[in-house]
Amino acid sequence: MSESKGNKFDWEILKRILKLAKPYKGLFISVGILAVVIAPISAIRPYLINIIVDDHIFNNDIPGLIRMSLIFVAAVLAAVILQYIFIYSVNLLGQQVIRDLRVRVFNHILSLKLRFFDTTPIGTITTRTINDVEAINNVFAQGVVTIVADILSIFAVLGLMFFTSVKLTLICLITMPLMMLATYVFKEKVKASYQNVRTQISKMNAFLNERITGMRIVQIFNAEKQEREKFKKINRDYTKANLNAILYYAVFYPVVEIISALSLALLVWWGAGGYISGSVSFGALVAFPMYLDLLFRPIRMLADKFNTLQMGMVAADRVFKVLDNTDKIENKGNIYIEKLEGDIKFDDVSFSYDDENYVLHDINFEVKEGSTLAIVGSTGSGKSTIINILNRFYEIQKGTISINGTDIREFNLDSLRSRIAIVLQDVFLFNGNVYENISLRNEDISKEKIEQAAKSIGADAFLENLPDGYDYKVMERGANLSMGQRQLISFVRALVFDPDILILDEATSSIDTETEAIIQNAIEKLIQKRTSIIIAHRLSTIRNADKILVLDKGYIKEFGSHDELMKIEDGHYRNMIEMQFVEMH
Ligand SMILES: Nc1ncnc2c1ncn2[C@@H]1O[C@H](COP(=O)(O)OP(=O)(O)OP(=O)(O)O)[C@@H](O)[C@H]1O
Repeated sequence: MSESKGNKFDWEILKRILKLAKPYKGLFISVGILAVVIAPISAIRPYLINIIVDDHIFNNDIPGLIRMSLIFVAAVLAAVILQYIFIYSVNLLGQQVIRDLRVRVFNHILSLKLRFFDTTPIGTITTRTINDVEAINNVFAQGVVTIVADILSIFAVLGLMFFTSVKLTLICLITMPLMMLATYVFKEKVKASYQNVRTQISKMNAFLNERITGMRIVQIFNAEKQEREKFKKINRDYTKANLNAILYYAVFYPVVEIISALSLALLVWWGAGGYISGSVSFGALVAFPMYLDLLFRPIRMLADKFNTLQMGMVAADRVFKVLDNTDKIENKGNIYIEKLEGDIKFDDVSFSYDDENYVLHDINFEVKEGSTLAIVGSTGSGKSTIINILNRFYEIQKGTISINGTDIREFNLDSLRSRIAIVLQDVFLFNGNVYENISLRNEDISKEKIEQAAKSIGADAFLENLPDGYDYKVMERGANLSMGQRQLISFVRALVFDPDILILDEATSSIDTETEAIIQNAIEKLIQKRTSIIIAHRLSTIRNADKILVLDKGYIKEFGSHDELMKIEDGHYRNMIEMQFVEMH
């Protein structure tokens, strides 16, 4: 895709933006027609004044004066009404286009591989979907159509000026090169300073985003003072960037005033002479300052509008890059399943997150249907990675993972994922009540079903004890719930979907013994009669598992039942258990 950087005007991007308006072709054409119609209507006022003065006031023609005045009022009214319709329609067009675009971007983001999210900061993704898309609105609202409208109106005014008096028009145009030069310089300067403003805004956003998310750490380590200083500096830079941009406006507008005044002075000087010598009518002399204003105003605005257009195009370029990112998980499988039965098998599976550094090597193991596998291993050994690839969050580079003899790539992705539930250690809860957090707003899941599921794992009493029971409003990330409550909610969430395979990343954080017992009991209920894979930390969970997979640096070290593995002299598992759980023998 082409770049829209520097001063180059990128027609390809503009074409692509305009294509977004295709579903609103009718509106787009109407707006274009309006722009063409408004130009002469706005330009006609000085012309009418010219006629009123020369033909009616000078000739004492009162009926004619009234008639022309009415036409004048009608022209003003028509211009005002058409302007209103134009501004509204052009914004309606822009808003509709970006409404569709936001949905498209969000849908696209939903389908991208998790790798995209590993490598793109949250702030950037939010900016793409909200701010950048909003900037594209300006391409329509202040960009293309209004620029065309302004240019048309400049031509309409110039046409009438030449028609009225060629000499006076040429006088007015003497300052034009100066005006154009000032406008060009201003446009370039403002563009650079706005780019700087945007950079500073995104710096400030990123800083705030990170500090608010990590507020706990900031406060735990008493880092407030340093953070305050850093923020002050970022804030100072931001203010400086803004003032810099304003400075150009502060210089530009007086410069334009001077050029306009110069034009006016030339006009009066030359026009008065012309009037005395009889080559210029008095009406023209009255009308020309008005023409001058109508001519200079759009020129003055063009610089700003052109910048807005270019900024919209830069934003569009970024949004299009997200849309052009086709790094999606392939969903070519066409096996749709009601139930995922059979054994899970890993055959010579090797995997790397970045296609270079392998984090799993030649993994072979099998989980029998209905049995429980516990995965153990030191931190970074690849335990979470195994569950990430079973659900096809990431694609494996070598080997095959199969369920009941079928390669998981042959299943339809949604169908596969709907039969596997994953309960992560770090439970993510959304803003909403407990019911909504469990059903994830899936309307097929009734409140009764949720309550039943909670009961079946013994979480009901715990959840009913919340201030509003299941209607309790959970805050973002579950901030107003305890660890234990969050975990229980995530268990119920997994259970209501009645998965065939359950994957559980057992939490390591210690909770009070009473909650611990409830959770332990809930886990036992969850994995009953289900094929389960648990990244296990509790000794009881590990011992109760049918098989244990011991991982180390991405390699399988041992595989077997607790008793089998304990028999291995100086075995990896045995050492680990003896070191971690001294109390066990
Ligand atoms: N999204 C990712 N992108 C790149 N590398 C990753 C990603 N997630 C994990 N890794 C790397 O893969 C390796 C295995 O990580 P994994 O999370 O599977 O370990 P783990 O055994 O689950 O560790 P822990 O017990 O600490 O959760 C680590 O070296 C880690 O740095």
